[in-house]
Amino acid sequence: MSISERCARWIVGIVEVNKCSPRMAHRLAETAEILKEFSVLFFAMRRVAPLQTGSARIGIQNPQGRVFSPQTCLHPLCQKFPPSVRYRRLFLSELIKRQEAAGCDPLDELYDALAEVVGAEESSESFRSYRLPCGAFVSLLENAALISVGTTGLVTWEAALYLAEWALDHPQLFAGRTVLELGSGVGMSGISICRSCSPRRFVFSDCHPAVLQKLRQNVRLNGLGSDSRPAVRVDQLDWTTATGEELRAIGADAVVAADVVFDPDLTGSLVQLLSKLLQRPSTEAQPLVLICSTIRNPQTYGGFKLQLGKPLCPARGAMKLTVTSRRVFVHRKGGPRPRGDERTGASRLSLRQSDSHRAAEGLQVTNKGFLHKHV
Ligand SMILES: C[S@@+](CC[C@H](N)C(=O)[O-])C[C@H]1O[C@@H](n2cnc3c(N)ncnc32)[C@H](O)[C@@H]1O
Repeated sequence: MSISERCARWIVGIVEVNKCSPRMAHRLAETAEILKEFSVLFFAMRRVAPLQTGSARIGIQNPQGRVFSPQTCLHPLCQKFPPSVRYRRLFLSELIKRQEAAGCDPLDELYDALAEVVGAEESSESFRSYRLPCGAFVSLLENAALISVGTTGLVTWEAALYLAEWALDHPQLFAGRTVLELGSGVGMSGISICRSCSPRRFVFSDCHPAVLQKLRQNVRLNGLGSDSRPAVRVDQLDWTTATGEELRAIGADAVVAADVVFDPDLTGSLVQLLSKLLQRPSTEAQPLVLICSTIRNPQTYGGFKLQLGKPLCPARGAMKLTVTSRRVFVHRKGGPRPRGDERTGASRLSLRQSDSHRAAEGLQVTNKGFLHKHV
C-alpha cells in the first residue's frame, strides 16, 4: 500500500470517527493546523526544533506521527524543489529517531529518503519554498550563505517576507499597475506580488550579474515571463547609474523594495534614484513607493531617512505604513488604527526566523518626504 493510500485510510478513519465525536473533530482540526505549520517550516527550511512540540501535541507515537512525512520530506514538492541535503538529513534523522524512541515503526520510505541524503553531496544552493495564503508555494533557488560572490542578493531576507505579506494584504494597491522592484534579490516579494496581487506588468531589477541570473531562473521556475500574466521582465538596474530616462521608460505606477538599506555608502545613490522616480510633471500621478527594511544598524537607517528628507522636503502626508516584528499595516492618517487581532495575528508567511524580533520599518516615500512609524 502506498503512503498516500495509508494516509488516506487513516484520514478517512478519523473522518468516520469524527462524524460522531466533537472531540475528535477538534483534534482533527488541530492536527491539520499543525501539519500545515510543519509543511511551512519544512519547505522554508526553518529550524526543526518545533518537531518536538508538534509531535508531542499530535502524538508521534501513534499512527498520526506518520502524517508528518507526506506533508514534508515525502511530499512531491520535496522531489521537485528539494530543501538542502543537510536540512533533509537533519529533519529525517530527527523524525525517525522520535518515532523509534516512541516504539513506533517508521515508514520504509523514510529510511529510503534518509539513505538518499546520507550519501548525497552538499551543494552551495538549494530550494526554499514559501507557502502563500492561497496554499500555493513560491519556490526559490537560494544560496546557503548569506553573503556569497560578493553579494547579499542570493538569499531571501526577512524584509522581503514582510513586504510580500503586506502586499498580499493590500492587493488593490498593485492590481492593474506597472510595478518596479528595486534590488529584487532572488525574487520573493516580487513573485508573491505577481502571483497574488494581479499587477499588469512587473519589472524585477538588480545590479549584480549572479543575482540577475538566479532571479531570472526563479522567475521562470515560478511560471512567470514576458508572456505570462502579469507580463514580467528582469532588468539590470544599478542605483548608482540609472538615468531618469531609463526610469521613465519603465513607467512604474508603484515601486517596491525590501532590505535595500544596509550599506551607508549606497544610501545616497538609492535616495537619488527615488528622487528621480518621483520627479514627474504635475499633470502625472506620482508612483506609490514602498520601502521595507530590517533595522540592523540604527545609524545606517537614520542616515537613509536623513538623506531622504533633504531632497524630498519632508512633510506630513496622508498615509502611515507600520511594520511590526510580525506584520505590516497601513492605515490612513486620522483613520481607524489596525485592529488588535490584526496586530497579533499569526504571520501568514511564517516569518519566525532568528532575527524576527529585530526592529523593522516600512516607509512610504513621496515627493514631499516619507511617512513611517517605528514599532
Ligand atoms: C539585502 S539584499 C535584499 C534582496 C531582496 N530584496 C530581499 O529582501 O530578499 C540587497 C539587494 O540589493 C541589491 N543591490 C545592492 N546594491 C545595488 C545597486 N547599487 N543597484 C541595484 N541593486 C543593488 C543587491 O544585489 C541585493 O540583491
